[in-house]
Amino acid sequence: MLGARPLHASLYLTRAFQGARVAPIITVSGLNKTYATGFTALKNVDLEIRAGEIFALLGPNGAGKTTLIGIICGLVNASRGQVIADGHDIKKEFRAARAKIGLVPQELNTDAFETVWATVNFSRGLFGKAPDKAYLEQVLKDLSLWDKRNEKIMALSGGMKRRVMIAKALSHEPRILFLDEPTAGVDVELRRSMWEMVRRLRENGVTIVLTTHYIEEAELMADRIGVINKGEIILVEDKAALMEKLGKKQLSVRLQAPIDSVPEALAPYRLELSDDRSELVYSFDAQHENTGIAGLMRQLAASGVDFKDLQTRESSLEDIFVSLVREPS
Ligand SMILES: Nc1ncnc2c1ncn2[C@@H]1O[C@H](COP(=O)(O)OP(=O)(O)OP(=O)(O)O)[C@@H](O)[C@H]1O
Repeated sequence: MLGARPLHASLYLTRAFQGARVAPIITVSGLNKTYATGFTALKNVDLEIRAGEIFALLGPNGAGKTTLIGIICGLVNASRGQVIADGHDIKKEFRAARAKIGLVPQELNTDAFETVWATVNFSRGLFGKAPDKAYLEQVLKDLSLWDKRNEKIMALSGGMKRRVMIAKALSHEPRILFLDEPTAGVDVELRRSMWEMVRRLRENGVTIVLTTHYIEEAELMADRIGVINKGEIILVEDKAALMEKLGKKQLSVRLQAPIDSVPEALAPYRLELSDDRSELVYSFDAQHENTGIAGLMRQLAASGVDFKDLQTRESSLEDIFVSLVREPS
C-alpha cells in the first residue's frame, strides 16, 4: 500500500497545486494516425489531460486507445498532429517529454531472470536519472514489493509482476502515469488494491490516465472520462456531469395483478410492460423539474391499475457508454 508519506519532493506535487485549476499537463492536438496498412486508427484527436486528475479513456476493442497512448508516450509516430507533455513536444523534445511520463503497458515486459530491485534500478538508469536508493525503496514499499526486492521476476505471482511493472514505470519519477488496462485479467481483490494504489498515487500528485474495458472501474475511479470510438474522441466530460447529463432514471411499478395491455389513458407516459405483464417501467429525466411521476401515480389510480411496489433505478455509466457507441440502426 502506498503510505501517506510523499515519495519524493520532485515527484509529488503539493496538495495546494493539485487543487488549483491548472493548465493541462498533456495537450493533444489534431492527432491523426494512419498505419502502413492504410488503416486510420485516429482521426483528428484533440484532448487535454489536467494535472492531478484521474482520466479514464473508455472505448470498445480497436477504438484506438493503445494507439493514442503509444503516440503520447512517443512509441508510435503520429501521421499528423502534436503532443505536448508537461511543456515538451513529444517529437521535438522526446527525451524531456518522455522523462515526465511513466507507462504501464498491457503486456508484462520485464526480464524474468532479473530481480525486482535490478529491474527498477535499471529502468531508472535508462532515463538518465542518478541512482536514488531511498526513492526506489519507497516505491517498492508503497507497492508492497520491498520484501520481494531480491526475488527474480519469474518467481513472482501475476499480481506482483503487475506491481513490478508499475514500480518500473515510476522508477524515473514521472509526473504522469499511463496505465493501459491495468486490471485486465486481474482478480477482484487485486483489482481493488490496484484502485486503492492508483488513488494514493493521485493524492501524491501523479496525474493518471487509464484505459479500461471495465466501465465499473471508470465509474469508481475517474475524475473525468473520455470516450473514443473508431478513432474519434466522441466525448470528454467530468464523470459526475456525464452521469447527470446523460443518465436517465427508471421507475418500475410492480402490479397487483398482470394486465393485458397498457391502458390508453397512460399512453403519454410511454410505459413499457414487462414480458410477464406484471410490471410497468417509466423512464424519466431526473434533472427535469417535472418528472411526471405524480401525474403517473394519479393516472394509474384513475385507470384502476393497482400496484404493490415501486422501485427507481439510475442508469449506470455502462448504459450511457453503450448508448454512445451503439451503431445507428
Ligand atoms: N501496427 C498496426 N498496424 C496496422 N493496424 C494497427 C496497428 N496497431 C493497431 N492497429 C489497428 O488500429 C486500430 C486501433 O487499435 P488499438 O490497439 O489502438 O485499439 P484499442 O482501443 O487499444 O483496442 P483494445 O481495447 O482491443 O486494446 C485497430 O483496428 C487495430 O487493428
